[in-house]
Amino acid sequence: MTQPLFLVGPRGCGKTTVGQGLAASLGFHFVDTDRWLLEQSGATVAEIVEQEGWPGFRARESQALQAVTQPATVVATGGGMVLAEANRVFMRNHGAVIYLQVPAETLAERLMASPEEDQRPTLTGKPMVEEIEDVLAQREALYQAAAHHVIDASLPVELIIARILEVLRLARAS
Ligand SMILES: Nc1ncnc2c1ncn2[C@@H]1O[C@H](COP(=O)(O)OP(=O)(O)O)[C@@H](O)[C@H]1O
Ligand SMILES: O=C(O)C1=C[C@@H](OP(=O)(O)O)[C@@H](O)[C@H](O)C1
Ligand SMILES: [Mg+2]
Repeated sequence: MTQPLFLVGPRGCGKTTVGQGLAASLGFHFVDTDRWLLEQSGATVAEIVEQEGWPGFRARESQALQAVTQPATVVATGGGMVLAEANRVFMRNHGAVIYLQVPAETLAERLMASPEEDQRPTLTGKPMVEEIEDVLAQREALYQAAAHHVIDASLPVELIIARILEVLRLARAS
């Protein structure tokens, strides 16, 4: 199995962290679309949004998705990758899509501990907890629609990786 794996879910669900470990377990390449954009353009998400607005960033992340998609690659997407229907269709057609599902309270704890504001500028201008709730309300159905597999990602990282490997094995066997 060398089809690419796409990790989707909201800010703080663990796409970047789990993606690195998952890639190492599989001997796959790892790429994170936000980090790829930073390397390509030299600009953080906050800088891109300041210069081009969110529509500019969304266009760039859609291009990044297409550019980084290769066999034997784990792709950690940004939390808003699923907003564009074309991105959801592209991921579903090019590999397996895994939604890392985490309750809002856990996302808030993680993001409070590690806000990384350069890469996560405010989406709504609201306080963090309200923003997380609004974003989940807006996107939960989109994460579900994009995903082939939904994984409980409130667990420790090693268990999440083990669970992903298990669902991929089961999917292959069926
Ligand atoms: N399963 C987990 N358990 C505990 N902390 C986690 C877990 N996954 C990620 N984290 C932590 O949460 C923060 C956000 O993780 P990150 O991988 O950057 O999420 P995302 O890429 O989905 O925004 C980081 O500080 C990371 O160490
Ligand atoms: O949810 C979002 O709209 C975003 C999530 C971020 O990535 P992470 O989900 O890796 O934090 C980053 O792409 C950008 O700040 C927008
Ligand atoms: Mg990330």
